[in-house]
Amino acid sequence: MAPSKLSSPKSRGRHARAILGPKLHDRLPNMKVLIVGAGGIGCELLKNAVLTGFGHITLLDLDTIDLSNLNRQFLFRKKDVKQSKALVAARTASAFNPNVHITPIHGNIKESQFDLEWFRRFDIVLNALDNLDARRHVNKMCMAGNIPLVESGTAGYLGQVQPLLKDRTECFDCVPKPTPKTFPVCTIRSTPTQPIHCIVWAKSYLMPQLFGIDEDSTDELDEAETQGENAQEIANLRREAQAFKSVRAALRSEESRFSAARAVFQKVFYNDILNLLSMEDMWRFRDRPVPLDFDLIQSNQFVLRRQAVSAVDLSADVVLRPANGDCSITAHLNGNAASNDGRGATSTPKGSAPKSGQGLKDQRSLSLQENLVLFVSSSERLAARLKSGNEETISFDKDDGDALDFVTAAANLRSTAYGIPGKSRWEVKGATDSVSVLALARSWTRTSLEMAGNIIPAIATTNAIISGLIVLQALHLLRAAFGSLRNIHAQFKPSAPLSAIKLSLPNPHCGICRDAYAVFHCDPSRVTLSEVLKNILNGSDREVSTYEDKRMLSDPEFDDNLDRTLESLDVTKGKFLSIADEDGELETITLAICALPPNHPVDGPAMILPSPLPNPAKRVKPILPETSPQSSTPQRAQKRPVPDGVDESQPTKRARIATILPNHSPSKARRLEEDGLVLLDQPGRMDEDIDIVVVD
Ligand SMILES: Nc1ncnc2c1ncn2[C@@H]1O[C@H](COP(=O)(O)OP(=O)(O)OP(=O)(O)O)[C@@H](O)[C@H]1O
Ligand SMILES: [Zn+2]
Repeated sequence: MAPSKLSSPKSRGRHARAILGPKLHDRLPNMKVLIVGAGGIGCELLKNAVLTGFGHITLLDLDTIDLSNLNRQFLFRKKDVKQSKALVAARTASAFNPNVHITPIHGNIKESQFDLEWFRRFDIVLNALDNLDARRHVNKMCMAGNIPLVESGTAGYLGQVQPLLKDRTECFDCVPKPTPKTFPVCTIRSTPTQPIHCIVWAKSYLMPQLFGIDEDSTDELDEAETQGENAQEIANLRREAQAFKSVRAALRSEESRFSAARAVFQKVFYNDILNLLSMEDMWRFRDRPVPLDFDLIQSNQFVLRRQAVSAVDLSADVVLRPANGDCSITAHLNGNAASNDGRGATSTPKGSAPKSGQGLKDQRSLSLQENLVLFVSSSERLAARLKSGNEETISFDKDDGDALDFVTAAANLRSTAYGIPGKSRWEVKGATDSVSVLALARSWTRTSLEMAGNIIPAIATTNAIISGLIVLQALHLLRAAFGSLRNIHAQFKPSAPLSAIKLSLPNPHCGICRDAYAVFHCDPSRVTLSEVLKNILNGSDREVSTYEDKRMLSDPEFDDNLDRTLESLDVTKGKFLSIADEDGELETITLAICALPPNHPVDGPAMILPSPLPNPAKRVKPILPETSPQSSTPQRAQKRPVPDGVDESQPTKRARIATILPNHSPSKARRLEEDGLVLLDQPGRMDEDIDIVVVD
């Protein structure tokens, strides 16, 4: 075909028109599509959506372009690094089709401005995200607003596309997702045994303590003291808080940042470990950690002995001081880190990465001395950024080289102290990312990822295949061809690279898509929780409990918050207020909080009730465990009409654990379950390790 014909507006859409049919094709210019995420999948997807001819595309991403994105996020060039992904992607893709209008937004989809009313402007939402939290949020918005959603994810050669539509298909939360990796707090804080424990410590504990928001715990500790909590423990916590305060201050002071880095080192790798060693009981059945000596490591003369020692004789027995410690770190800071000459301990007793000095820069394991150098230099770089005034706080971002260096070095130094193998910068980056990779993948992907224990590289071809399939499923949804909808898996199986599965019905016990949603326009600063309840329940006196996300605000025995305004309870625009039936007879009512309309009179009512009022359905009775030995087929919850394209033979399965246990009220069950706690059949002893750190 001659190029002139191709470029004419008519011929541009000719193929699409032939494939989609004139009816659907004519609707495309008016379609409003939201694409969330402009990363690996998002770039491919935007290109497809533009070429398909969706008339109005809003592209939203919170991130800026990183150098490491360029190998697959083809809408970006080197000159675009550090610029908004959404803006650059929109600019590049606009040139592909002049008939399409793209609105880029550089923001987080969870921001309050993107409330349910905002979502409702779109005919369809396409997710191209990389984390569970944002996926869940978009899913909830789409279920609340009855907006078709196509969910997607890739991990290496594996990928998945899942169309979701309220009441017709499962929602993203109908199937419980693998719980994020969690670790007992005390493992992270005091008794790590694996490299990941040290990485989590560096990323989720040390980095926020030093470079994050200064959380003043004085009031909390005062309060605990007046309530008679263990005085010794409180004194320790005060000392700990004070010690962090002074190293934070040192990092931000005019003094040499080198001495600040050294002070941090001294605190976390020496004093804190000495303190821990003084708790004899802790080490009865565990290997003791060894305090690290800055000067000896710096001069490459640190010797690590892991035999039992007491805190008192540590310096003599474990750490051998050189007679004459002539040591200068300047050379290392200039990038000339001395290679380990065999005298000093390396941080990687059995590390899987190539030995120090070998392999690609990011992939080789660092010697103990190199880790110290990296720790000092990355602390200095981060401190300099704070001091420059451009950033008030710095949180971990795997694409932030300074932060990744800091976490790598701090994790490896800690690993050394605990006799744990160290990890390369590359492995640390993968470990900090792995949870979101795991979270995006469904169970089949997850198992293989976990077994391999590897970093999964993003593969551009998988993203391209998945993005094409997203558009196909989106078109099925838009023309209401529900019978054609499929849940599609891309897999590394040359004989069957794609598998298409009919969709499942919504899980009758889903805590998200079974709720009765309504938009609730109000002024949160003028409406109290009890007023909301009275009006929404229309005077009914049924017992309810209320929540914002996982936070319980009230229940029949806890009414302290009822007279507080929604604003004071932080239930504001963009958030959801859930009203759960305490008897478990009715589904939960969930109100999407939206602002009053702009033309609402200033002295007008503080809320506009949804009309009609939300009318929650009766709850489907939970499936009780099989009792009759004769019956081998699982009991079905309830016969429901089967929409087109939905495979009823799929097991109705996955009743949420909490809801099938008889001894807990629904609110309690839901509360605990949503907190990630599984209810026990028998009251069991709560372990001291019940607190968890969630890696996100
Ligand atoms: N809450 C959110 N709001 C808006 N965009 C988000 C949100 N969470 C994640 N994203 C975006 O989703 C995109 C996911 O893309 P992708 O998985 O390719 O990640 P990436 O950071 O570009 O690449 P990689 O993680 O492989 O280095 C990212 O651009 C990320 O910024
Ligand atoms: Zn659901």
